[in-house]
Amino acid sequence: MADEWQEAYEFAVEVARKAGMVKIDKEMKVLTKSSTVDLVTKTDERVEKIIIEQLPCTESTEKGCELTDAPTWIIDPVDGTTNFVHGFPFVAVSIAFAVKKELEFGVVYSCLEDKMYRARNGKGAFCNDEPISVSDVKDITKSIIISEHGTDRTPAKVEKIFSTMQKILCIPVHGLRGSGTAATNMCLVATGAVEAFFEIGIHCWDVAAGAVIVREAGGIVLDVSGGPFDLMSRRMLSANHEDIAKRIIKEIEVFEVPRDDGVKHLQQPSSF
Ligand SMILES: Nc1ncnc2c1ncn2[C@@H]1O[C@H](CO)[C@@H](O)[C@H]1OP(=O)(O)O
Ligand SMILES: [Mg+2]
Repeated sequence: MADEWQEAYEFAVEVARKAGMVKIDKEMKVLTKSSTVDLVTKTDERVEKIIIEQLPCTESTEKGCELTDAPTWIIDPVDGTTNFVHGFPFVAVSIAFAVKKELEFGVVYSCLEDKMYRARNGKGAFCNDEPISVSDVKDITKSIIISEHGTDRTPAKVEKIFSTMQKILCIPVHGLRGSGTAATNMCLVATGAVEAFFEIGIHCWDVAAGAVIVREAGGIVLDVSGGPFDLMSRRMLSANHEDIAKRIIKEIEVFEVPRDDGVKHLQQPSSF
């Protein structure tokens, strides 16, 4: 078949745009997920319902995140829920599609900026229909790096996160940033606004679409150890260039998080 998934790709763009319209919820009710700082709103649930109803599926599973060979939608209806609750203006809809466990395309709609990012394997990455590409900076001292604080407030983990950030800041780099949405952070790598984004604790739905967008924009997506990216591992480093990635990896203090697929102990290979 010539272009088997093109229609699904175009459809995902339309669904993301439609879902992004549901951004002001007058009766916004804030609920919590894993802890008091891990937020979810009625809007998350409503947008999820809109997306699932429109996509040509199938079935939605509550069983967790096992990735099979079947064509699979990987959706985050509101990425940046904490931002959304506080009115901090970065909120995205993230829709990815995988076939045989390989990501085929990704769509990230940064709704408050009205920026539609999309990419399909081998077909380039775009923002509002303009081609995008990563930065050509290879010198870390001329870079901006993104990381996030996550939702775990265990002091030992927070210490590692801040220690990593301190070491990277003092390399030195031009700046450290964070938009509060992993999907948008990856698009910032893809457009060349920053050189890299890494985080431990993200979920597969936060980064699946962004991974295709970064790769198609000429960047790389890796495990935080430098090994191959594993969508279910909850660890991700995206960068414009291997030199930047290698330098950051030297400083990352890794901590354990349970995988999205519940698999217990998978060795994280390092290639750098
Ligand atoms: N437990 C976790 N630790 C770190 N980041 C998480 C996380 N759970 C979700 N994230 C995502 O990481 C970014 C901020 O750290 C957001 O994209 C957030 O997605 P969310 O807004 O959909 O929850
Ligand atoms: Mg998310």
